Amino acid sequence: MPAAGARPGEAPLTDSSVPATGTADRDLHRFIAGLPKAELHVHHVGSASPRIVSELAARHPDSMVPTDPEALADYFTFTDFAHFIEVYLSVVDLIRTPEDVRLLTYEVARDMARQQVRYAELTITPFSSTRRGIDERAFMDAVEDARKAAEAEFGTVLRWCFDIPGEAGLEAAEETTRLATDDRIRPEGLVSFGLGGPEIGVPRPQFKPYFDRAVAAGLRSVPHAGETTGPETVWDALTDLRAERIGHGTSSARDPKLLAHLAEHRIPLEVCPTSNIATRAVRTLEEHPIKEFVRAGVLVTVNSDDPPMFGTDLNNEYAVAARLLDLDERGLADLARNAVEASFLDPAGKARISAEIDAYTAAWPAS
Ligand SMILES: Nc1ncnc2c1ncn2[C@@H]1O[C@H](CCC(=O)c2cccc(C(=O)O)c2)[C@@H](O)[C@H]1O
Ligand SMILES: [Zn+2]
Repeated sequence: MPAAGARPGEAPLTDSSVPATGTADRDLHRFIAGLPKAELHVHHVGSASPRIVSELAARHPDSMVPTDPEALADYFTFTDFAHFIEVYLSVVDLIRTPEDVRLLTYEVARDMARQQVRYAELTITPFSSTRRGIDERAFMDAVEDARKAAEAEFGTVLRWCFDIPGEAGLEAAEETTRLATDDRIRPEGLVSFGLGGPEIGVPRPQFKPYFDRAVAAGLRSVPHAGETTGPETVWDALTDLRAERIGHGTSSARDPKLLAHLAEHRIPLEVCPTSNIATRAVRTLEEHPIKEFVRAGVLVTVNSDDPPMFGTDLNNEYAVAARLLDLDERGLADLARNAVEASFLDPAGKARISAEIDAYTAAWPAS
């Protein structure tokens, strides 16, 4: 039976690998569901729920994406990372008009608000839309319009990370950098600059000039690194791309010097446990290195990446982290505070969400 809050065809809101039968488990899940949270690593298109995907697929019937939410579960089962990107791009192909962009963004915010996500840095790949013919100004207006509506109506504050789809090459890097740094085009909500897609065969150092320009324009650097390649990619992200946080960073666990560096310089990792299993970057949750990161003193944040594609959501990722790190309510509240600390919110915004977390935790168990 779907957990409370899940709609037909949508991912359950509980960690299906943990039998939530005991009172303690149920209480922990209830605590997570109400905990005010921030999310730092979640993709725009990758957040399209089955309901949104089927609505878009019905609008564009020539697409190969199933319209039936039930069939999507099979469609979203991946053999490896390359297969994941292939399926991801078929969903990207459904976003064809500014109205599609606005619908997606607004509905993603609604799903976040349901999980008590107060703040999210959403990774958007504008190149994918502009190269498909969506007018760049209409694209920016659509995301900004959705951002303002989401804040006013749901109370969820959204900020953007524009990422380069690495596999699409330097043309994509140039276009993404232009859109992110041109004052006449860049949207008000933009705070950071990223790099996604496959890492194998896509060396990070080639993107240095683009990250230099983005940083010079005041954007924060948050590339994916060490998701599907070794710790040397994380070092490249730190030295060449001036990374202030690392997307995934999973393979950092293989390099004790790197772990010590991340801990000493307070460079947070955006850990996405279920994603790593779904893309086969890590074999099993039990083998996930999140515990080693914490043991090494690294600032760990927990995130959902592409939640409906991976049959998860942020609440579920907190439940997974609670199991892997043996966390109680206090530990989970600390995890939520980590995300606030590692975010690019201003000090007042950080203080506001931290105070909410404190108040919620102090009042627990709610009557
Ligand atoms: N776990 C992940 N790890 C890494 N990235 C992830 C993850 N999840 C989602 N992404 C997204 O996938 C995009 C990749 C898209 C891409 O490579 C591409 C290549 C060629 C053409 C086009 C196009 O649009 O025409 C796009 C990335 O930019 C990133 O935002
Ligand atoms: Zn990602």
